[in-house]
Order: sequence, then C-alpha cells, then structure tokens
Amino acid sequence: MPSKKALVRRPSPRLAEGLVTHIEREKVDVDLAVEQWEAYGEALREHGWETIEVEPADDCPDSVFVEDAVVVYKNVALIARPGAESRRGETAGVEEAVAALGCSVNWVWEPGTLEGGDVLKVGDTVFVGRGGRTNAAGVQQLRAAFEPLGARVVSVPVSKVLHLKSAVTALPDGTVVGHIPKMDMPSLFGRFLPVPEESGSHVVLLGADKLLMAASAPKTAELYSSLGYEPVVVDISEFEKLEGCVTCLSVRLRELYA
Ligand SMILES: NC(=O)NCCC[C@H](N)C(=O)O
Repeated sequence: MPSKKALVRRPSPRLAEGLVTHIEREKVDVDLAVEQWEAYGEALREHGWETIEVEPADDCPDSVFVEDAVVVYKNVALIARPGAESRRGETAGVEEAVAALGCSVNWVWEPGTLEGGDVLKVGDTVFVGRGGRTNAAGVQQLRAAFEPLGARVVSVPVSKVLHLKSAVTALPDGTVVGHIPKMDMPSLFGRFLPVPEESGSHVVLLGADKLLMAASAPKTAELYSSLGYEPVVVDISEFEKLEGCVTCLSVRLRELYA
C-alpha cells in the first residue's frame, strides 16, 4: 500500500536568525513557532499521515524548513545542495532519515545547487524553479536523476520569490495554483488557476479533497471551498516571517511501499 509518511524537523532554538531575502525582517517568536509547528504536525497526523522527526539540526536556523533538503521521486531521494551556504549542514540528517525509510539515495554535486522548495511534482511532471537557490547545473542533475525513472522535468524561471513553490503548487486534480504577481511565466503551467493571495498558492494535499493551507489566505480558502475542496487551516505566522510556507515544513512520502 502507498505510504502516508511525512518527514518533519523540530525548529532550531536559533530559528529567529533564519534567512530573509525577499521580505523585511520581522521579529520571530520562537516559542510561538514551536507551538505552531506542533499544531502543523498534529494536522498531518489527524489526516492519516505518520510524522517522522528528522534528527534536529539546532545549529542551522532554517532547518525546520525540511522540504528544502531533499526531493523524493518514486523511491529515489535526491539530496539537495542548498544554494544558501548556511543551509548546507541540514542535509546529513535528512539523508539518514530517507535512507532509513528504504529510499535509494542520490546527491546534487558541486557546482550544482538545488533546494526542494524549487521542485513541484504534478503527477510525472516535475517543475523545477531556476532562481536564487537552484542553478542550471542543479536543474541538469535533477533531470539526470529523475528522467530515467519516467519524470518529465520542466524548468521554470523564478525571480520574484524565494522558491518556485513560494508562488505555485497544485490541486489534487493537477491544476496548478499560483499568485500571478509573484510568478515569472504563468503560461508555462498548462491548466492554471490564479489565486488572490500569495500564501493561498501554497497547498499541501492531505488526501481526498482536503488541502492544508495557511490562515493568512482566507480569500483563497473560500475560493477552494467553492470549488469543492475542504481547506484545513493552520497558523504559521512565525514561519511566514522567514519566507516559509505550509509546503516547506514537511516532506510527504507517498510512493514508498511499506
Ligand atoms: N521551501 C520553502 O519555502 N522554504 C522556506 C525557506 C525559508 C528560509 N528562511 C530560507 O530563506 O531558506
């Protein structure tokens, strides 16, 4: 049976020092962030996901954004090489976790850089954002790792936000959802639905019609409800202050057979 496992990683006590690139820095309340992280994990578990905690990386302020350290396609885990040097220490613990789950492990090598937030899988199409954190060599290495497994890799320019998935994700039927002012080229995505709020473009598919999304996007939640989806809303304000979103706080593993 396909798995419903999700990797998560406890916030570092140094979370407030996390990187900020496209927004103004605001003070982060680390205690509140830990509460929000616990509620996020609870929301996954309530919807049938088994959460697996990756060994904490307390010296890495951004380590809670575990999605950036790895991309998993079928049973192959491609360990990222973050474009942000301060994030390179995050990958070792994630590598251990995916290996323990039985994934085959592959790596992005120098000069490649790639962060998981730049990779959006929609069925067998793998969109990869080429932007501030993922370079052309990283895109080539992703292609080399996943195309032999049946993926079609489509690279997309990203210049207005941190990662591709800071601006677009996809609904269960494969419709890509995005906030146009933050996108470079909406026309690259085929079936596309614009949403009114930036954080409304971030959805985690919990199963059936349920979409995990941030409390900061009420108009988009209404739009999704009107389309027959059921938003499951979590407050992640402290992570949003560091350009994080619901997608980056976990790595969902759906195609492992256990
Ligand atoms: N996939 C994501 O959206 N990751 C968010 C990473 C935020 C972190 N402060 C960073 O700049 O790397």
